[in-house]
Amino acid sequence: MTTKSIRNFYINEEQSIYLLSHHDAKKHRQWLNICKKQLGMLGYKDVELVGSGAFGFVFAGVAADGNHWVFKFSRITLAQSVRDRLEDEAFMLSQIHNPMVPKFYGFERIKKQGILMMARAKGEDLEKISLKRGRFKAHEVVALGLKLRNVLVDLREHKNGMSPQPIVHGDIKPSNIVWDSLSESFSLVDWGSSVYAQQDAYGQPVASNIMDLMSSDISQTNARMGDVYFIGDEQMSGAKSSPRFDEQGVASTLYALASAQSCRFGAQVIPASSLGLPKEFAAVIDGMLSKDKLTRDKAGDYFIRNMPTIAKAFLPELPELKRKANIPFWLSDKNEKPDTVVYSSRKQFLRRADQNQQLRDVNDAQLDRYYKEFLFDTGDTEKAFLASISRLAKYPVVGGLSFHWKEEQLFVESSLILHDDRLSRAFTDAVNATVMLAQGISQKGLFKCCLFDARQTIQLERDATGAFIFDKLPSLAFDVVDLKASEVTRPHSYFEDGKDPDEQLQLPKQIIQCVFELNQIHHTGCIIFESLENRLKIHHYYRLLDASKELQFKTLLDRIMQYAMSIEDVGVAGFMKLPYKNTREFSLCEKQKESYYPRNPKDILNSEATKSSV
Ligand SMILES: Nc1ncnc2c1ncn2[C@@H]1O[C@H](COP(=O)(O)OP(=O)(O)OP(=O)(O)O)[C@@H](O)[C@H]1O
Repeated sequence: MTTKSIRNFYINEEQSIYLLSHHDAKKHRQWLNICKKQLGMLGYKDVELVGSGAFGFVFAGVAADGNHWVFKFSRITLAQSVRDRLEDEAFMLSQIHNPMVPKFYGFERIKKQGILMMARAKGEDLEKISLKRGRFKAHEVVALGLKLRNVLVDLREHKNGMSPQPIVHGDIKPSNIVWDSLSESFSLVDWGSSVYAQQDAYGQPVASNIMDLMSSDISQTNARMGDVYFIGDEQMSGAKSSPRFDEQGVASTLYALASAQSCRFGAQVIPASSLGLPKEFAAVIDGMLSKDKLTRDKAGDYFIRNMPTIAKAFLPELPELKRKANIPFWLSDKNEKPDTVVYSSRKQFLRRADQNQQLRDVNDAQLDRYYKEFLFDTGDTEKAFLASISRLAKYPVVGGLSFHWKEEQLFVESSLILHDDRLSRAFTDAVNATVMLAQGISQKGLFKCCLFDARQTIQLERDATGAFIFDKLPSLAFDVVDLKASEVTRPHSYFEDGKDPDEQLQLPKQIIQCVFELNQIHHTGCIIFESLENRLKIHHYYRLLDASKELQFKTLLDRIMQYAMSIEDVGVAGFMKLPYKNTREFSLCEKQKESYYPRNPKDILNSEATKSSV
């Protein structure tokens, strides 16, 4: 590779591309195309973007000899010290020779841009698979448990010559495991948090040679932060690196896949013992996710020692009970899938859940910036609940949700439209996990979120005087579904919830008046005005439920757009309308009840066979 040929490999911060300004979106697309083109010019065929994470973008291509390569680029927007980690990642990857780890091919640094080259792991990562399939079945989780246990053993037994030199991956989670369903094998990718362990599993120092002991400051941790949604308490609190870190990543991964969540934090409310897993296996996972270190370590030892036996159990696939979503959702047959983004009242929610009162004196701008850090101080169940809302937004879905915790009850109002019926089962699991987690929150309060299609977001730039630039005023789109009058019950009002303290934007009075008039027409939807110094974004989705009012509805939406042109203030304001008839009531539930894989699966299979032969 020559310096010149890959000079332009610069990729900016990720968001939904549809929410970037026109200029930034264009630049982002250009960069992606340049990357693809340059890799093409270097002789790689079928170049495609295969993944992106917090630290980089990952492309794949086929070399002239037919081998599949992967190119990982660090994000240029990150601090240099963070970007330098790609070189450390390259070093660690080059040290590992294991069939379950992609082969290292090389590292290049072109100006500030590092590029790590390695073999492409076959298949798809387990987070993507989990989003498509929903809860993994008992035999799948157990089989994966054994494979991951074997990787942990390999990493612990790594040697430098004759000396033990255990390796910590440091970021084991579903999206870092690429699974090939044909060969039922996987690869562990993303070695960016990997280090040589300083301690063994029992806290004894590891020093592969005397030089290590002399050169490194052994009182300091060399550990790296992994994904805060999956790492265990020791790694989070900056303890010395140990193989225990990866035990925690494995337990979190198995738990997340079994429960259709994207983090480990739900385990108090939805324990592994409630997920239909074999009893012994569930107890090990719950033990490994315990808050008590001794219990965790004991369960970890048990996992390493007994997983080969546990995995020998006969776990045939059982006939599935038809899953029902705890809150309803509708399927849309529209071809175009939304690029879903969620907007929620999470700041206020976090403030309430802030048990240590550390957020009290923090203003909103800081809260945004340090959002991740603040999450550390929030209760586990609240974290899991927020993560489950983000998981919903990974589906092509639009709609809104409102959770209201009252004395002994949880009330959920919803309007959700899923745009891909193949994802119904998985989405049902995700929705049910969200409801169960909400049932586990005892604090009184309200949480609202809207899920909208970023593709429909209207963006208008301001000129130097602050006036909006456009040739023709864009209009707010809406769907029309005619519901029978008998199905229309008391409409939910936009204003019932009062003013949201996180929404600072003062809207022109006329907009409020239009929204008030809209409220008289039967519909669901949301509209969020996000006013920045140089542009205005209007996120929205609307579903008119009374076709006879189409003209009136459209006129009101057009008027909203006209009045929006007089917005001068900066901030966010929004309204959401949900159909009142869908309010569901749930009792609070601290911990879901036990449910295990049956001891005698054959009995169930036989009784099913008898039923079907009758
Ligand atoms: N060698 C590989 N073969 C196939 N796919 C890969 C490979 N490396 C990475 N990927 C894909 O790219 C995605 C992002 O890669 P990676 O996790 O290394 O990036 P990252 O920026 O460090 O992510 P994170 O934010 O999760 O730490 C992975 O989830 C996986 O889907």
